[in-house]
Amino acid sequence: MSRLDSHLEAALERVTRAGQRRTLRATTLLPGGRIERAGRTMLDFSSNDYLGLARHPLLVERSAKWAARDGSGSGSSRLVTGTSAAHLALEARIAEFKHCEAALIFASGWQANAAAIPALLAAIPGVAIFTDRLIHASMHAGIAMAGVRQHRFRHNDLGHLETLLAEKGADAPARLILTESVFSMDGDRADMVRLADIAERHDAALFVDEAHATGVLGPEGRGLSALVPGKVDLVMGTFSKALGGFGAYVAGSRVLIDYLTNAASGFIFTTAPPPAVLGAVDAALDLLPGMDAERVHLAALGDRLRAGLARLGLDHGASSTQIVPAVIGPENEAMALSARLEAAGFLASAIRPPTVPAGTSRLRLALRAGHSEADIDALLAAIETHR
Ligand SMILES: Cc1ncc(COP(=O)(O)O)c(C=O)c1O
Repeated sequence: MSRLDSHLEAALERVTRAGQRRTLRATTLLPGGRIERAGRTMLDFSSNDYLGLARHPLLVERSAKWAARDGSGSGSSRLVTGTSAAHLALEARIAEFKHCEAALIFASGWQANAAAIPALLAAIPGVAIFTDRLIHASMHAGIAMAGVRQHRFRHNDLGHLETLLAEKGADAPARLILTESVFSMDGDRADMVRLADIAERHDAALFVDEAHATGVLGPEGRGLSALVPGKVDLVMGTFSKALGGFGAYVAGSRVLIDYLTNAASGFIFTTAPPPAVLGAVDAALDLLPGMDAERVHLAALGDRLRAGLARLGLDHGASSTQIVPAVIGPENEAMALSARLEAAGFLASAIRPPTVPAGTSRLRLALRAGHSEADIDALLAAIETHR
């Protein structure tokens, strides 16, 4: 027993008493919108492999090929010896994909936000920051590291953002707005055109997390920032969701990327992503432009699921993407429904506080291109039976 254990057991006991104790369960992603857990194949409505790329032969093959060619590890951090020609080539590809001057690869989306945000804030003393109430935990981590107070606007309420910019931002030396283009737990979108206009009128910089839009939305899957070319100052996105791999990017101006290379702790003091990871991303970038059929299919599945949930009298909020919440309300009811669905062969994870606001516990239903219309109908029938 370690000297820490008695403290940790007490802390865990508090988590257990709050009904929030979690455990890890071995699960394998399968093609065709399926997943395997405890020897059972189930329909998967919980993972973020939206385009089915995590099991795509081209990604698996290139990942293996680059590992065989360049090794399993990168040897060091990027600024020491860890930068390979493949890193630089991939960053150039990502910059082109996002129509930005430059891009930088990070080890994960969490790390990109937690590293880029405090670096940015350190460069602009006194900057006033404005955040959507529902931004991801990794952005909060970055802001907390910087110790900067945030002005939070009501979710997707851009009128409220404008009011706050006028009230709290006018006298600041600079303003920065942070939001997501697709919200991870609600599947709704930020109005990028209006956001860009507000940023311009208030002389505010714009930071947009495209974790759930990259690959799925916008022309050729370039994300929703592609709808306002040149208007987003920093675009962040992940390779871990629709791109079927691992890691993340930040894209923007050449100066931004040079600055982050020199100032972002979570970039500087960590080992460079290894060849296998880079190979998978490279293959995904080859495939994305040709995946309009999958994107259209996902959109149609989303419409079908939302219409079905509405028929069942379940609120799906403002979802308009491949992420569809079925809001249940009380935490225990959402948990119990999720468990009954799992027993019936449907993996539909319940999301509860603190991840979502109290009283809005939900099934977060994530669609995959491998799902068929019949899969959606089967899920809806199961929800109707088991709720
Ligand atoms: C909006 C958002 N940003 C960032 C992340 C973190 O990305 P990653 O899973 O690559 O660390 C996530 C994933 O959970 C997310 O939903």
